[in-house]
Amino acid sequence: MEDRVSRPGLILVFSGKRKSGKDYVTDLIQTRLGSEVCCVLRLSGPLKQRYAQEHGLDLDQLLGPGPYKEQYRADMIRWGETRRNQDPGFFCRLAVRGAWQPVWVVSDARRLSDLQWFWTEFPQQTRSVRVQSSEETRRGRGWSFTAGVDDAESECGLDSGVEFDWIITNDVDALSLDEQLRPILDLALEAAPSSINNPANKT
Ligand SMILES: Nc1ncnc2c1ncn2[C@@H]1O[C@H](COP(=O)(O)OP(=O)(O)O)[C@@H](O)[C@H]1O
Ligand SMILES: C[C@@](O)(CCOP(=O)(O)OP(=O)(O)O)CC(=O)O
Repeated sequence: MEDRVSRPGLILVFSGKRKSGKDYVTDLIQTRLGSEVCCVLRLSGPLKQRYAQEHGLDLDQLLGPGPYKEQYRADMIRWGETRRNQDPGFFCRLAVRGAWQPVWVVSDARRLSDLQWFWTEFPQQTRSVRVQSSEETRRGRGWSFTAGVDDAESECGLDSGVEFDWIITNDVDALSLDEQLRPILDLALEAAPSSINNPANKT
């Protein structure tokens, strides 16, 4: 991936608890917009890459949804926090490196410092989105409360103090995701140059 950082037209910074559906919702946005218009950036990507390198771990498994990453989650959180305390933008800068699409979707902001980095670097373009699901729904997706993880800043850092631009409710009985995402998708299409946001150009 090249190092060039382009200026996107819109950055959607997502946050939400474990198993609220951040990956599901952000993948859906990318499917709707197409990969020419939209990329999904994960702050945890470069974090896991560095952590795996330093600890001799299997990166693919750390990136996957299985139990492997859960074994290391609490230690990765502590390790990442040390890095962020030295340099709050460390993982944000790495995550956006090489992104060239007009719409960036950041799937996993966890702390105010993550959001603040985007607000400072891209004040015009940044919007915040919260994905929320009930504990019952999250349990159905495999979540169970883990001390040291679910009560740490990694999960709770954005629970209060932020007025999100949008809140998406991702429960079975909620309004359909497509309906909830409509204003976000409309804004994203406005931010993309018309040559690539014409649905006729998409396969
Ligand atoms: N609206 C939905 N419909 C069906 N499955 C969903 C929905 N939202 C999330 N899931 C599933 O729940 C699990 C957890 O979602 P995920 O997006 O990985 O959560 P997070 O990234 O917030 O931890 C995944 O298996 C995902 O496919
Ligand atoms: C150390 C972490 O980056 C691990 C994040 O891993 P994922 O982003 O895979 O987590 P979920 O989608 O919530 O299951 C958390 C952090 O504090 O940065």
